Amino acid sequence: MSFSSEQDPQTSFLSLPNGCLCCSILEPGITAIENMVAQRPEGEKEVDWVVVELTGVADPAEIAKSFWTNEEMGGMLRLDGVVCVVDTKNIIQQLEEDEKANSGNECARQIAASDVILLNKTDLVQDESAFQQIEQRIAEINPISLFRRTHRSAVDLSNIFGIGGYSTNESSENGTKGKAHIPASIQAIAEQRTHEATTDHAHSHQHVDSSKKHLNGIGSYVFDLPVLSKAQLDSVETFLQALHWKNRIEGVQSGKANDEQVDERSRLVVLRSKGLFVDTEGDVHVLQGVRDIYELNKLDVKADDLEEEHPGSKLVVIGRNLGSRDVWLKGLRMTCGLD
Ligand SMILES: Nc1nc2c(ncn2[C@@H]2O[C@H](COP(=O)(O)OP(=O)(O)OP(=O)(O)O)[C@@H](O)[C@H]2O)c(=O)[nH]1
Repeated sequence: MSFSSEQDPQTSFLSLPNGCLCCSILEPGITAIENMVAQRPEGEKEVDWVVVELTGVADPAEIAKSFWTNEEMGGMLRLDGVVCVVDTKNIIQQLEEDEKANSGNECARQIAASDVILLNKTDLVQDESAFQQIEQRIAEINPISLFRRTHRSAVDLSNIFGIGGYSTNESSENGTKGKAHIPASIQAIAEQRTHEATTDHAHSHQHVDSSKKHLNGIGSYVFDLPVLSKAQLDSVETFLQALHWKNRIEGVQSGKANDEQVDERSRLVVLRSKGLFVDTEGDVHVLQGVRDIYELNKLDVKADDLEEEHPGSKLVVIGRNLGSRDVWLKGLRMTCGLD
């Protein structure tokens, strides 16, 4: 059944038998979406979730940022996360074509901004090794999103709702094993394997030299940091401020990222950041960042509550023109006094 909004007759709603209410809007801005919720037909129930389907060329990071900012200003909607449906069979070719065309890299940007990635059309990729190759390529762009393989996008709704992709303050909730409830998206940061450790006290890990891929395109780095003193944690915050607010790598003069002469297209851009920092008191601080905004908050849980056995600190950065990993390592070491 379809309805027109009383306030705005241009806005029409379609009520589906499964309880969903659909509405098409031209600009998926936060105000338009809040208006849409407010204008829903009389008698419609409270709204549990709003799902916004963006066009194929939209930049979800920008839109996620506007939602997140609005939430901080007391908006009525809370940003849960970004879900990306990938045509698994064609994704590698699409990424390569985008790179060759030197286009806006929409495909990579959408993967970069996602908290959950549905690898759809599994029926068209039968070979497990092909799957793994595709997953690895996607993980090079975004190592922290949760992957789900799907056929016709069928997925348990708990995998796409309540994912806490932007959560930094999940309160503890004792489960049966006495462990606190930590959203999967935060746990995923703890479980990240680095490509290379920032300290000599390293971990066994898969070494992926992705520095070449990062020179021009969109890519990511995962950094392992040790348990941090309060002073080092403050320094990490200084590093994060420079990174998000000025697109600079603190602690180093050199490197493409810090070169003011570099043209706009080649400059460092942070698309998404996540982190988990454990301090010497056993407290856990979670970082969520998108573009030029970030939030760093202490969780209500202690490091021992994380499923990972020896949780150190982790920083994950996804962006464009990240440049050399060595420059990042040097900057982090200098800023945090890790040498
Ligand atoms: N083989 C196969 N085909 C699928 C699967 N899921 C979707 N399709 C087909 O893929 C085509 C595109 O599906 P859509 O759901 O319209 O994809 P979309 O990207 O949302 O399309 P637009 O919104 O129009 O951009 C349709 O012909 C679907 O039937 C799948 O798991 N396997």
